Amino acid sequence: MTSRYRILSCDREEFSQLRRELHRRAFPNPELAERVRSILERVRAKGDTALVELTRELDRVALSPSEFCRKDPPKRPAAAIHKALCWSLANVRRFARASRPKDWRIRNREGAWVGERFLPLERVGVYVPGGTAPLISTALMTIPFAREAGVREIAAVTPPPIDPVLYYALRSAGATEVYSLGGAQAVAALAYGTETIRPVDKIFGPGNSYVVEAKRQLFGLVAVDLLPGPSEVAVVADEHAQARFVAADLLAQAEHGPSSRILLLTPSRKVLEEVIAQIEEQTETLPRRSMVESVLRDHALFVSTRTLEEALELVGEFAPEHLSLAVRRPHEALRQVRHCGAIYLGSYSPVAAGDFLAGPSHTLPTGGSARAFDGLRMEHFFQRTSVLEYSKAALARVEPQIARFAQIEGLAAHGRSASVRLDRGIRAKEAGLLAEKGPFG
Ligand SMILES: NC(=O)c1ccc[n+]([C@@H]2O[C@H](COP(=O)([O-])OP(=O)(O)OC[C@H]3O[C@@H](n4cnc5c(N)ncnc54)[C@H](O)[C@@H]3O)[C@@H](O)[C@H]2O)c1
Ligand SMILES: [Zn+2]
Repeated sequence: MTSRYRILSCDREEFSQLRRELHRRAFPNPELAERVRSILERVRAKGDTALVELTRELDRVALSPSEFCRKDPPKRPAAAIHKALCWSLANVRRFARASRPKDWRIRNREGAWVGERFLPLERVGVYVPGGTAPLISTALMTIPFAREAGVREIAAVTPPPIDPVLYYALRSAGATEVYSLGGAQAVAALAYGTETIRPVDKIFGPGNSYVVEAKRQLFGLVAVDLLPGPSEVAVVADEHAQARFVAADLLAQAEHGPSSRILLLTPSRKVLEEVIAQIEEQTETLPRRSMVESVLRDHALFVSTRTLEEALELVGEFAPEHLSLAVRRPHEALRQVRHCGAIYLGSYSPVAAGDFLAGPSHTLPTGGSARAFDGLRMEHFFQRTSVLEYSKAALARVEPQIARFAQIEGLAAHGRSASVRLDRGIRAKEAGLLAEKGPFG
C-alpha cells in the first residue's frame, strides 16, 4: 500500500531497530534554554518592571503591576457550559480525595515505630496554558488537587487576556489568587517573587516549551511537578478493534498542536489499512484540518507487528503519555504493558474523556519521560516527613548495632548518643570498640 503516512511492517530485524527508535530521550534545546535564561534573569533583576515589558513584548497586552492580580468576581457561564465544568470538577475532586496519601507506621525489627506523615504544601503556583487556546480543562485538572490536599494559598497564572470561562473555572476550582501572566516570565515570578507576587514553594502545570524550560531551570529554587510537553497517544489495536474509534482517538491527539505525536501498533494489517482509510475520511471534516494533516505527515507512525505481544512490548519502549488498548481482552493486555502516563481500556474509553473530565489529572509525562515520571497526582501537593519513635527497650535491643556503625564510620559521638541513653559504660565501651581491628581484619 502506498501512502503519504509513515507505515512500517515489522519483521525480526526491524523490530529491534524500531525498539531503539521508539526509546526516546528529551534533551533541552540550547537556544531555547538561553532565551528562557535571559527572561528569568530579567524578572529576577527587575521584578514587576520586567513583567510589564515582557507581557507587552510577548503577549501584546499592556498591563500595569496593579492589573496583574485579578480581583473581580467571575461571571457564571451559560447553563450548559456550567454543567460541563461542574461535572468535571465533581469527578476530579472525588478522584483527588480517594488518592489522598495517608499517614502510616509500622514496627521495625527492634520494635520501634517508623512511619510517614503527609502535610499539604503551604503555597503553590499553578500554570494554566492560554497561548493558543484557553485550557479550561487544565484549570480543572490541577487546582482541585491542591484544594482537596488542603493547600491554603493557590496562585494561578495564565496569559492575558484571560478568557471569561477560564477565569470562572480557575475561581471555582479553588485558586485563591489569579494573575494575568503567561510564559517563562510567569513561572519566574512564581519562583523568585516580585513586588506584587509572593514566591511559591512549588510550581505545577503544563505549558509550551518556554514554560516547561523555565520550570526545568528553576527546579531546586522551587519544587516542580513534572515537565509535560506536547501531547501524544499510542493505540494498540487487535483484529477486533473498531477502526473508526481508533482513527478518532489518533486524530483527537493530533489536534493538540504541530508537535503532537501519534502511534498505532497492530498485529492486523487489515485494521491498519482500515484505520488509515478512516483517518483520511474523518480528517476532511475537522476544523483544525491543516494542523492535523501536518502531524499525520511528520509525527505519525503506523506499525504492523507480527503479534499483539510485540505491539505491547514496543509501546512500553515508547512510554507514551496516553495509551489506548483497543483489544478484545484489555485487562490481559494491561498486565503486559510497561510504563506510560495513562492507559485507556477497551473500545469505549476515548482519551478525550480523560482530557476533560474523567478524574485523574490530564497533566501527564510526555516525550518518553513516562519511563520514570508520574502524571500530576495528589501526593505532589504534599510534603512527606518520616517519623521515628524508639522506646528504651527497642533502643536497648539495637544499641550494639548502632555502636558498630559508629565504629565503621568513625563517628564516635553517634555511638555515644545511643549508649548514653542506656546508662551503658560509655567510655569503657568506646575504648573497647576503638581498640578492635578494622572491618576486614
Ligand atoms: N502534557 C500535558 O499534560 C499537557 C496538558 C495541557 C497542555 N499541554 C501543552 O501546553 C501547551 C500550551 O501552549 P500555548 O502556547 O498554547 O500556551 P502557554 O500559555 O503555555 O504559552 C503562551 C506564552 O508563551 C510565551 N511565548 C510565546 N512566544 C514566545 C517567544 N517567542 N519567546 C518567549 N516566550 C514566548 C508568551 O508569554 C505566552 O504568554 C501545548 O504545547 C500543549 O500541548 C500539555
Ligand atoms: Zn487530548
